[in-house]
Amino acid sequence: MDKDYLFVLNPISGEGDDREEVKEMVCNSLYGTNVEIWETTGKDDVRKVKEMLQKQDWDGVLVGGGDGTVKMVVEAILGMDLPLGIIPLGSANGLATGFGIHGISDACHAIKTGKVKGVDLWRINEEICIHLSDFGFNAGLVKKSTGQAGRGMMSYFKSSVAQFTELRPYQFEIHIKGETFVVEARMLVIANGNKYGTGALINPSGKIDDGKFEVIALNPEGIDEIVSLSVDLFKGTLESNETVKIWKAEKAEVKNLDGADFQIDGEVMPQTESISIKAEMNKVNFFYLE
Ligand SMILES: Nc1ncnc2c1ncn2[C@@H]1O[C@H](COP(=O)(O)OP(=O)(O)OP(=O)(O)O)[C@@H](O)[C@H]1O
Repeated sequence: MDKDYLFVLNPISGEGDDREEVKEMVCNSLYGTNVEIWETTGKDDVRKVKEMLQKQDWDGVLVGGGDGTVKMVVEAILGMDLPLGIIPLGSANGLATGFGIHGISDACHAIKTGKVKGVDLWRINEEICIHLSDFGFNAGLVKKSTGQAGRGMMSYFKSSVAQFTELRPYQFEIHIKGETFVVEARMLVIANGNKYGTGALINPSGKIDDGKFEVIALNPEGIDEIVSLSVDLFKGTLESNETVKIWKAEKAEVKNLDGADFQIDGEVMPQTESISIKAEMNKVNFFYLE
């Protein structure tokens, strides 16, 4: 029997891959399935996707975009038993990378193979977090590159040069398992996934389906510590770095005492004084490649 997939496509995300080519590639690769394409508008898209989903019975949803688009679609399908296939069209595509998907053909292959992985979702205040959120350095970087005229990795690169000159520590108060810690960190990460789209292994022991997340405080000082931390990030040996502290938890609260920037799954959040992180009852099934 033919399957019916709703393909939610962000027309502007990432490096600007030609969307007509993308549509053709996806429809050709998934020949024999019905793919209905709907383009995001950037406004009120969660409600619009929900409406599309109620129009008929679907067998799954495909998302063409970056992590922000995936997050938007996850909010729309919460509570529905629909598998989700990521077609990576963002700048960094951290989520897709975590599912072994490095391009459009990988994505179509994963969808055709039909293997899915159930992923824990986390509620951070009112927002859903699927993969990674952070305060400080990286959030400032996302904020700067979002403000740039262009999109994509080049815009990240230009912003990272500017962001390094502003690298500074922030104080955070962390409540975890009945204990309170005040830490200084240049970056504080709340991690469900383990890898940024750039390849940096921020959470080597993190699993997306173990009912737990990690809070990771990174505080390198001076060029030597930054270089040694970068090496550990790419080798996946962060746990042994002296400038890093890691907690594993099922719920936590964090107070952002110095007003550091904050982002969730690549989306910059408004000024955030404190967050509470807890499990969202739903899981979402993503198509993946082994
Ligand atoms: N038609 C549209 N016009 C303008 N903005 C849009 C449109 N559709 C979606 N958006 C915006 O796109 C953003 C999501 O982009 P997404 O995060 O998926 O890609 P990216 O930022 O290019 O990649 P990455 O997250 O990998 O850096 C949201 O802020 C959303 O409001």
